[in-house]
Amino acid sequence: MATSASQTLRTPSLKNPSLSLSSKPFLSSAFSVSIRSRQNRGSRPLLVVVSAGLDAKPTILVAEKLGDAGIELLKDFANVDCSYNLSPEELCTKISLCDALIVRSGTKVSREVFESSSGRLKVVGRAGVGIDNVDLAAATEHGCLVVNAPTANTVAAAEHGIALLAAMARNVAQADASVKSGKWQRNKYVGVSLVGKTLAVMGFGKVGTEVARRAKGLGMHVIAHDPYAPADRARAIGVELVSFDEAISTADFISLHMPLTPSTTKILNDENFAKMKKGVRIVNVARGGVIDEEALVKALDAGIVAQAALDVFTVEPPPKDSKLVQHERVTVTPHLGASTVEAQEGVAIEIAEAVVGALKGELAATAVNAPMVPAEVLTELKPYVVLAEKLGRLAVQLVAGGSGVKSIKVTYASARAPDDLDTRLLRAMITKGLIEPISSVFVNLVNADFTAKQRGIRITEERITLDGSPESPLDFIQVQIANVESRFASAISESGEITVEGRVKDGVPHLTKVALSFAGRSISQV
Ligand SMILES: NC(=O)c1ccc[n+]([C@@H]2O[C@H](COP(=O)([O-])OP(=O)(O)OC[C@H]3O[C@@H](n4cnc5c(N)ncnc54)[C@H](O)[C@@H]3O)[C@@H](O)[C@H]2O)c1
Ligand SMILES: O=C(O)[C@H](O)COP(=O)(O)O
Repeated sequence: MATSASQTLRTPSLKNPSLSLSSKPFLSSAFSVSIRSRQNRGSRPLLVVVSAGLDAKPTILVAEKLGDAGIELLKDFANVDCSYNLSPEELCTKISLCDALIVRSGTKVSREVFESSSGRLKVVGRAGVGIDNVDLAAATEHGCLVVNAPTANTVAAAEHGIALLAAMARNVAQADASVKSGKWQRNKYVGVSLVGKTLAVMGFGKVGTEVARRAKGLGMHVIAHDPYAPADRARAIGVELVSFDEAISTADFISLHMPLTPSTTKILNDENFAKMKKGVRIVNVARGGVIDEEALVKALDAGIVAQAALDVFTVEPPPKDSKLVQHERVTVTPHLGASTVEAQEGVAIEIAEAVVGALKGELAATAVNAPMVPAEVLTELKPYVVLAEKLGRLAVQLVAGGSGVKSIKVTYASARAPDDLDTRLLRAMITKGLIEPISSVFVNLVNADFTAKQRGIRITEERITLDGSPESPLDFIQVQIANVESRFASAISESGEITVEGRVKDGVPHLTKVALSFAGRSISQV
């Protein structure tokens, strides 16, 4: 083992970036930004910029209503076709004449859309956060960049959550319908007060934080559950981070703000409704899929849940005869969380800038995928890319709630000279593994550093240069999370360090070390 060098990751400059908008099929759905082959290594940057290659003005199809400011920005750069309410067939016909497409959540951008574009479609812009209506795998395979607008509707979603909370507590929707039908039922619609009640915010991210802040202003006692949120951010606004069970069992009101991921799907189910206080009230402006809707109907009928207010549904629009929608004690809105004039204007500008930038060949900080990695680079790095993501995922799964993940150290041991091995793809994959399981963000080579920085995660990288043959790019990769509590050290109150390490043998990634070290003592080591 020879030298060791350490450096702190800084977000790379996004000026004059080098994003290749290749129309070739992707080898990996995870990352798809072109990387120069090793022969070209000397001429940085590693990300290759190839302009969109558009000879004439590009054409952008806006398939759902977008704020005027965004349309004006688009028109400065491209021909803009605003065609709303297209049938799937009409969309497929039009798309072959378009370089970019902008949608909200109401348009399904299916595999057929990408296939029909015959390689002309280079960017899909989702004017909002969720991209569940875009077939990302198909986009990636067709070399189409997908960008979204993750921040401009945060406040709107939080305000809608608060609107539903208050409307539910005071039966506003039911009473309105009653008066309009000619009745005057003052005793029937006696509500409950918010002041002094406990609100559990489930998911303390962008929207959850804003809801908590507003609920405090209404005099509520606010607790939150988010295994990955930093405790100091919660403390700063007077919110206590608690366990899932404590949150749902002590709350008078529960407001959902976590992303829909495999681990949050139907997280409110029969088992968890049974743990709640009788008479609890639930608000959901996140995603319909986080609630088992059948279980919610049962909990409403059993009186466990007194009321629910829902903006989102597992299937949208929900069936007309949905028992949940028709339930007397349920207030519903048609996915209006982002629908304010201000948010739509902000989203329109955010998405227009991202789409125009991408068409110009600039790196998009809100990209959710990116074009292909050349075969020769990917072939060599492929098992390490898989290893890197798995190490990130494992490390974050070992973290207990409370203190949050802030400081990551990545060590690469290699016999290659530091200049001979660009670790950005690996670092991005570790970041992807760390962040994706705990958020609604899609992390890729383009946005990994940006996303880590935005979440207050500091990543330092260290290179250990080994003696020996530089044939293989790496000997091992080690990921260390400092100052965290581990799920497996519940008897220990101090925070400590979690270390995971892996190697690639015969092209297959292997986990070679898991170590938990607290207050200088090693708690467990594999
Ligand atoms: N109704 C609407 O119109 C509307 C508008 C905007 C956002 N949304 C939805 O709201 C949700 C939150 O959006 P955001 O922008 O705040 O996202 P975000 O990524 O900023 O926050 C999500 C938070 O959830 C946390 N989390 C992850 N897994 C969790 C778990 N198992 N338990 C508790 N917390 C967990 C993450 O740590 C993160 O802090 C998303 O589902 C988004 O799609 C809906
Ligand atoms: O994901 C989002 O941003 C929200 O759910 C809002 O979606 P919309 O802009 O399609 O209403």
